[in-house]
Amino acid sequence: MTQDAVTVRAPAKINLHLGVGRPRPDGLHPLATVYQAVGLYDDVSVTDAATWSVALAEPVAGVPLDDDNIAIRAGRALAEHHGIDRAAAITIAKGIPVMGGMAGGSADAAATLLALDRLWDLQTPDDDLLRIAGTLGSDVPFALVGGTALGTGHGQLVTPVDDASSVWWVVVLSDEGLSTPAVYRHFDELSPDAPAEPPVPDALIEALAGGYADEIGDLLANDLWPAARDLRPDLVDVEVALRSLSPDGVLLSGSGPTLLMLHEGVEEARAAAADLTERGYRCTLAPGPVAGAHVVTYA
Ligand SMILES: C[C@@](CO)(OP(=O)(O)O)[C@H](O)COP(=O)(O)OP(=O)(O)OC[C@H]1O[C@@H](n2ccc(N)nc2=O)[C@H](O)[C@@H]1O
Ligand SMILES: Nc1ncnc2c1ncn2[C@@H]1O[C@H](COP(=O)(O)OP(=O)(O)O)[C@@H](O)[C@H]1O
Repeated sequence: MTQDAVTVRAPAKINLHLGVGRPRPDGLHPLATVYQAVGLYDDVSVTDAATWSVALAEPVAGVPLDDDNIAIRAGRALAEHHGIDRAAAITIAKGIPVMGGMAGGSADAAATLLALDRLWDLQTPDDDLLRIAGTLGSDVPFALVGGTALGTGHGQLVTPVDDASSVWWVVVLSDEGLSTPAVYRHFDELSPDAPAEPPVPDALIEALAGGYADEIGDLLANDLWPAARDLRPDLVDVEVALRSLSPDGVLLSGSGPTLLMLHEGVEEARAAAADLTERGYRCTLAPGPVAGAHVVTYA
């Protein structure tokens, strides 16, 4: 069935575990990460057009509005894969913080792939979509899959894991972003002895299968945290504030600077967010795990 417009919603991600190895010859770092999709979303709408364009539903600083936008790169990659000469007008409603370590750009790329596949009735096999996603960015395949998943390779190889937990994250936002390449570069300076292949976090994967929020909280880990802390010493105060409320379950989101705190129930998460807001921190709540990119409207 052909459509005039398709809107796809894609979630933010966090890394419950982010194990990082020493850089490979291509410069990328081998990862053993456990991704979780959480309930902050970007909505991407596409319609047919003579030329590629991208616009924001509402202005947001830091998002390129030209060919550098990863959504346009995704659209072009899909068209090229199918050998078709078509273009689209893309509109993005951003709900995911920009440069926050929550993979907002990756969510937009995944959403664009799915939206254009449906708009143009391309019926791209999932394996092909995942492969194209992996050429756009390390986190893009996970944004298609969602839920909770193990990420290996440079993060692009995604295997769903059994997750019986259902938790709420207090998400502490930062007014300034942090550059992912800069954090990886500083990680290299701090960790010359990083392993060639970081180990898979078996204990965390077991805790997820059992749905044990307390155990999951104890097992959260992020190898990029020391590098992010060095580049952004202001994050230490935020971490101290979070740990004063709950010593476990505090985590840096990806390469940062967003910080996270795990709660089993929404009421305790709300109370913690209210406390932090009173102390001047900017917070929101997000449930996890949630679904990957999915169509929300056809028109
Ligand atoms: C750190 C993580 C953790 O999930 O997420 P964010 O904090 O960015 O959301 C990811 O590894 C980021 O993935 P993503 O943002 O898709 O990165 P890419 O576009 O593939 O790469 C951007 C840059 O990050 C560095 N990079 C990325 C992935 C990787 N395994 N090793 C790297 O060294 C490289 O400098 C690369 O040029
Ligand atoms: N659609 C997009 N949304 C957000 N950022 C984008 C987009 N396209 C390209 N970018 C660029 O990607 C970089 C990373 O942004 P983002 O994905 O929000 O952060 P992170 O890598 O920390 O998760 C930024 O420098 C931004 O300018």
